[in-house]
Amino acid sequence: MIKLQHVSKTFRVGKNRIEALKDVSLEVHKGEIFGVIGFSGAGKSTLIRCVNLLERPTSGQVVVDGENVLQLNKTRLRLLRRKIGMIFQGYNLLETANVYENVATPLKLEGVPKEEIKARTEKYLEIVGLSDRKNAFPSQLSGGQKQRVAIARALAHEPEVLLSDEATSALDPNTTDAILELLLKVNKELGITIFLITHELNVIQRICDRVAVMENGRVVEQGTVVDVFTQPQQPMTRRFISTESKFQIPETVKSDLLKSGRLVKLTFIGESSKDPVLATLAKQYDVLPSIIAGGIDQLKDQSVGRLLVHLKGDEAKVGTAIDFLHDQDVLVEEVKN
Ligand SMILES: Nc1ncnc2c1ncn2[C@@H]1O[C@H](COP(=O)(O)OP(=O)(O)OP(=O)(O)O)[C@@H](O)[C@H]1O
Repeated sequence: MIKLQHVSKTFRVGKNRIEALKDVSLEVHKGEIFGVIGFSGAGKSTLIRCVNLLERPTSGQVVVDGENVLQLNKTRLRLLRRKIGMIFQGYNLLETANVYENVATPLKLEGVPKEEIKARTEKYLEIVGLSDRKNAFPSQLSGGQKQRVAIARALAHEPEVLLSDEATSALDPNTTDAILELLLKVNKELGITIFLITHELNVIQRICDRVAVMENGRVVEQGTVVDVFTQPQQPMTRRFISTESKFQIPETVKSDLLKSGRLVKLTFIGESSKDPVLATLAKQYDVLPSIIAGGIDQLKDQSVGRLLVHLKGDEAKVGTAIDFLHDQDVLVEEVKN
C-alpha cells in the first residue's frame, strides 16, 4: 500500500545541513496497522510527511497504491491525497466552526454533493461516537473528543490510508486507550490501512501489527510487533523497551541474587505460558526457582508473560536446568552483572 524506498531528506538551515532521513526503506501492507517508533528528533514526523508529500524527499521513491507520488502532476497528486487521511497531535480543528461543520466543510470544498455531505458527516460522527455533540465548538470539547472530530473529518473523505502523527501524545492514558480502540475499529471495520508514528511504546503494543524503530534518521530495526518486542536486536530497541518497562530491579538486589545463584528473564508468548516449566525445574532438575518479578504485556493479538527468576542449587544442575529452559517454547535471557 505504501512503499518507501531509499528515502533521504536533508534540510538546509543557513549553512547547516540536517539529515532528517537517511536511506529509509519500509513497506506498509494493505489492511495492517504499521507503527514507527523513536525518540524525539529521530525523523518520524519527516518520514510520515513524505508519504503525502507535505515534505518532499531529497532522494528515493515513495509509492502509494502503486503510484510513484514524486512523479504525479498537481491534479493527480490531489486525487491521490484523497486516498490518504491524516490526523495530528494538535487536532487542527477550525475553532470557529462546530463539530458538524468541521467534518462537513472540507467535503464542501472538495465539491461533494450536499446530500452526500450530510450522509457522510452523520455516518462518521456516529462511528466516532460524537453524534450528540455535533453542535458543540472545539473549545467545549475534551482533547479526546477533539481527536474524535479530527478522525471523523479524515474518515469523511473515505480514505484508504490513515496517517497518524502522534495522535495520542497529548492525551491522558485513559483517553489514549479509547482513541486507540477507535483506531482499531476503523482498521477492522472500515478496512483502512493505518500508518502511525509515536514515541509511546504502549501505542505500538496495543494496536500495531508491525513496527519500525528509528534512530538518527535511520530505521534500525523492523518486524512484527511480537518479534521486535520479545527479541529486540538493536541496542536502541532494547533501550526503548527497557525505558518503558516496569520490569527492572535495583542493582543492589541484583548483585545479592547473583551471589547465591543465577538469574534468568523468561518470556512466554501465547500458548507457551501454559507449560509448567518452573515446576519441572524443581521436580526434575532439583533446582529451586524463585520468582523475583513478573508481569504480562498485552500486545494486539497476543499476550506476552515475563518472569525474572532466581535459580538456586548445585551449579551443574542449574546449568542443565537453564539448558532445559532454552529447549522449551520460552525465550530465555540470562541476567549477568
Ligand atoms: N522544516 C525543518 N527544517 C529544518 N529542520 C527540520 C525541519 N523539520 C525537521 N527538522 C529536523 O529534522 C530532524 C528530525 O525531525 P522530526 O520532527 O522528523 O523528528 P521526530 O522523530 O518526529 O521528533 P519529534 O517527535 O520531536 O517531532 C530534527 O533534527 C529536526 O530538527
